[in-house]
Amino acid sequence: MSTLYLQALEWVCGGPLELTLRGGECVTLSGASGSGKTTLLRAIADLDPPEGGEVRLGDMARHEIEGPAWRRRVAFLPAESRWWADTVGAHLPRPPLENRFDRHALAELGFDDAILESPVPPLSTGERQRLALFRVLRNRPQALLLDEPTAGLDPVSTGKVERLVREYARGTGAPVLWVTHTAEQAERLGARRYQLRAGKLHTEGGKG
Ligand SMILES: Nc1ncnc2c1ncn2[C@@H]1O[C@H](COP(=O)(O)OP(=O)(O)OP(=O)(O)O)[C@@H](O)[C@H]1O
Repeated sequence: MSTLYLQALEWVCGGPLELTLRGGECVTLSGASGSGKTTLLRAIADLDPPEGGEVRLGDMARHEIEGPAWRRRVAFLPAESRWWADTVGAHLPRPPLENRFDRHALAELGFDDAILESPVPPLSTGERQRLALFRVLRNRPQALLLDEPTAGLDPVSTGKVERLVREYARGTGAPVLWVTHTAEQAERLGARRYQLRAGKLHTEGGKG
């Protein structure tokens, strides 16, 4: 169980921000297009270094370890996933599905084992999106930064993604920062809600 701390964090779109995400909790982030949600997640993941302040995971500060090692712990799922190898399975770092959670996660996301042999190009956007989440969860990150992970998914697939992420967060104690545009989704996730406006976080209704 790890707590994620944003401390006086400044990034290209604003700040300084203070936010604490407790282990296992889900916090949603909304805001107008261009308000800085993606760039904030990228700053937390150290993909674009913050302009000031600090991010900590438990007692570890972001600057204390190399970027790739930080991102194995604090995983960023972009709105558009990247695929570079021929098949789905070729993107997975260890033998596919040796682990019970992995099998469960794949099934929860609506796939069977055969998907691992599938070439990537014919996959739909929604299939790639769900498989990108599977790839991220297989690395067992200690915190999750999800950039509109259900944008464009149908309600059934959206429900599957929400259930799996909630289960992962509760099971592992990973905090989740989830960019969404819908209050209903935040409600279903039982999340604390924030809106990003003019580079600052504003509490929204619900569990605020
Ligand atoms: N490296 C950068 N340097 C300066 N400005 C940037 C950089 N990267 C993105 N921006 C700008 O920051 C603004 C916010 O971008 P960001 O992608 O974070 O918005 P967003 O809130 O995620 O929007 P959307 O909801 O449309 O995805 C945009 O105007 C973008 O052009």
